[in-house]
Amino acid sequence: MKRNKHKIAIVGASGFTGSELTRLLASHPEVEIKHITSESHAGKAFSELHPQFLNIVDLTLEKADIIDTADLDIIFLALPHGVSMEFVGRWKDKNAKIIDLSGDFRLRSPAVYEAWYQKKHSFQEGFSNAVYGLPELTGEKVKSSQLIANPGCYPTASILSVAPLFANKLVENDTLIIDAKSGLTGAGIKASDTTHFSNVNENFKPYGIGSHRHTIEIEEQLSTLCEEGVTVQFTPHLLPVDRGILVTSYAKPKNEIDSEQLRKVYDDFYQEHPFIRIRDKAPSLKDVRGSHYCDIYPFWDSRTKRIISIAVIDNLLKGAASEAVHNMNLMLGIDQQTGLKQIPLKP
Ligand SMILES: NC(=O)C1=CN([C@@H]2O[C@H](COP(=O)(O)OP(=O)(O)OC[C@H]3O[C@@H](n4cnc5c(N)ncnc54)[C@H](OP(=O)(O)O)[C@@H]3O)[C@@H](O)[C@H]2O)C=CC1
Ligand SMILES: CC(=O)N[C@@H](CCC(=O)OP(=O)(O)O)C(=O)O
Repeated sequence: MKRNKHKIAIVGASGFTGSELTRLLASHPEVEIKHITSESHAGKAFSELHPQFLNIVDLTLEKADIIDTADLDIIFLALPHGVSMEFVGRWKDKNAKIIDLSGDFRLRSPAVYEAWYQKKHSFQEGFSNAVYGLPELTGEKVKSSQLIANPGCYPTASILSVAPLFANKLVENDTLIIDAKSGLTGAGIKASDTTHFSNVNENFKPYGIGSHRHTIEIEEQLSTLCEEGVTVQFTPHLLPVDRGILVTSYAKPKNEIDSEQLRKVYDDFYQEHPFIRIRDKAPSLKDVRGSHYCDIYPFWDSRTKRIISIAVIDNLLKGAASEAVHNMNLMLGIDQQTGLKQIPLKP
């Protein structure tokens, strides 16, 4: 007997993560895309806006507030922070589960959100049932959740790079430094001075020094893991590439460790997690580009007595769209790898 597919909508499908979601979900065997939305391109065929989808996804883009949510199982919100919260509030009594790709429900409380995002939160009740959806750490909670706060791209790579160390309470909690680099698609589809070709091409720069909102997201998740307060020095940089994030994390262990012990800590922690690959050498962006993998290389520097951990992800996939699909698979109770077996695209 033919099984009914789960019905989904992608709100914000014209943007970078929304179109990656559409690409993944169009060939996902268990779902059917019922609605895709855009405010500024409503009425156009999706394939007119993104010609790579011609004859594959020709659905018409609709305005978000007119879509019929009654028969939907899952709604993905690929919207800017500050906008997502409005839709979560509006659809709170609907049957559909929501996976929000923005930062609106990732933090512990509205007060923390307002301090770091410098923005009032208009749907504060949402915090009580939102689950931070990083499957390798919170997968069990994700399964029964109604509202997923999909992690930020930098936090995904950063947290995964050191989670085994914090979960095993191996490092001093105030010694973590994360040096992170992202490709330009992390900044969204709208052009700006920062993303202007001549400001990015053959250039490289840090930003958000000491104040980037992902700092608190990383601190909160690592604090939960080790059950103590964690502070992190987090510095993001803009790389002149389309996609990819590479983070280099440094921390001082409480007790001396050796390379073999360190490797075993990572292998054991990620043993059951097929999308984490522990590497013998430093990974590069193209080792994971176009895929849901996160590659991690842990290194013990016996001279400086520091642990260095290098992690790479595709910001639009493991850092956003494929992470959202992974969360959806867990929420639907289907094999977590469904629709996520893309092999990295290299060169
Ligand atoms: N890019 C990345 O690597 C990552 C992004 N994220 C987060 O995911 C979310 C989406 O990011 P991204 O795809 O890069 O963003 P984009 O800027 O590329 O796309 C934003 C989308 O939101 C829609 N939109 C904007 N304002 C409104 C509104 N008021 N009402 C309804 N729709 C609106 C836009 O539609 P329209 O066609 O009308 O302009 C567009 O489809 C953001 O919260 C971002 O922080 C998370 C992890 C990684
Ligand atoms: C390169 C770049 O600009 N990256 C974005 C982060 C993208 C992301 O994950 O943002 P959210 O947490 O808001 O979802 C930034 O630094 O603001």
